[in-house]
Amino acid sequence: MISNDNNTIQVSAPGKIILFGEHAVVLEKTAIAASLSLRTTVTFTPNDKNRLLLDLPDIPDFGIKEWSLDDFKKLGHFPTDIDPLKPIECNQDFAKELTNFIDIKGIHTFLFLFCTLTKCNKAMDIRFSSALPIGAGLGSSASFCVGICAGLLKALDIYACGGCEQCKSTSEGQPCNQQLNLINQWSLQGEKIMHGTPSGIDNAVSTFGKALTFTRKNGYSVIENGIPPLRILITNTKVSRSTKTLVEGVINRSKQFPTLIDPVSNLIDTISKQCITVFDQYHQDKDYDRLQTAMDLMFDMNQHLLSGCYGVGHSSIDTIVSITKSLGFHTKLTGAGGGGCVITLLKRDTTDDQLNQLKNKLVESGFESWEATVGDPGVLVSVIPN
Ligand SMILES: Nc1ncnc2c1ncn2[C@@H]1O[C@H](COP(=O)(O)OP(=O)(O)O)[C@@H](O)[C@H]1O
Ligand SMILES: C[C@@](O)(CCOP(=O)(O)O)CC(=O)O
Ligand SMILES: [Mg+2]
Repeated sequence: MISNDNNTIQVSAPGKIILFGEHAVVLEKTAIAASLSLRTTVTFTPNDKNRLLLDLPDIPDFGIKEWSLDDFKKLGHFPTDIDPLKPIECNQDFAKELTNFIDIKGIHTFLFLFCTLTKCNKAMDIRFSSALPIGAGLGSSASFCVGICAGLLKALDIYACGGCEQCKSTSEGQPCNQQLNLINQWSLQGEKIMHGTPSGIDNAVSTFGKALTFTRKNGYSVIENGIPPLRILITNTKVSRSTKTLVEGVINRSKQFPTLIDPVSNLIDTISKQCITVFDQYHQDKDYDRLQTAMDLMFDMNQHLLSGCYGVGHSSIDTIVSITKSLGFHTKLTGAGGGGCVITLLKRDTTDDQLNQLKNKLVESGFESWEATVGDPGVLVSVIPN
């Protein structure tokens, strides 16, 4: 089998929007997500210096850092006995050692995955570049984790399938389903360091792409006919926030007030399931007006439940909801909320002038927006000839 020992590997993984069910999905309910055309790209280039070079241009003040691989191997809880084909959570003692090593949350995630999958036996220059806004609800953390896992497994020729033609290909393409499942499960372990208690929807949609329904119990299910041709505008509030903190807040509220919050979560679950029904109806009758009416209502309902009941709204989100509503559009937050990004349902016949009027009103309030393309392929892997 051709080894990738001396090859440069390139990976790209998409971000996502959650149409319905964010946070509720952490509480075992149904959510619907779709991949975005905005992606994180990672290159893995072998070096002969026994060093790890990490280039993170999207993280302010990080730039490029280098370490000797021996620096990691001498950590007391360095993972030597983990089978890369059997994903497991980061050992808490190792996580603490990584925190002491460098106190940047995302770097712990990277170093956990790098040390666990490579055992620090492969010196590499690893460079990231993302088209996604970081920390804005579009799944940048998941695309970060999926990119790391897919690239390292390929660079080390670790294949859940044993190395099928599809996975050994050098041209850009998706790994086989067995390998995608391995990438997805390792990425979830990375997300656990990021978020604490991720549902797994973000890494699933970044791995498999397209559009999917998700529950923690049953995992993902690709929406076979895909999402109807909805037009979605993404607006970034540019308000930074912590997904981990927001997720913890909803979990604590649901534990403290179960009789109040459980019905809310059940209603969001109903909204997600009704969305699938509405999609199926559209694929049958192509009645776009009925689709639009139902989606507009569900957007409003989910937004108000997230903001008023889960407490993950923000004044900047309320401002965008109000601006878009004044022009006849419906908006909800996507991802963890508390700032970050929101999604607005355009009409099928929204003209360029109407769209520009909407965008200008948002710009006047300090927000940038762009029309999303959803349903992109999941993680893509290729070998760059040296
Ligand atoms: N391209 C990247 N380079 C470095 N770190 C990244 C990148 N993308 C995401 N991250 C990590 O993920 C964190 C954001 O994750 P999160 O709070 O879940 O927001 P999001 O909604 O974007 O997933 C960042 O603080 C950083 O640690
Ligand atoms: C809030 C949540 O449902 C989605 C988090 O999305 P993001 O990390 O803000 O892009 C958490 C989860 O499902 O893990
Ligand atoms: Mg995230």
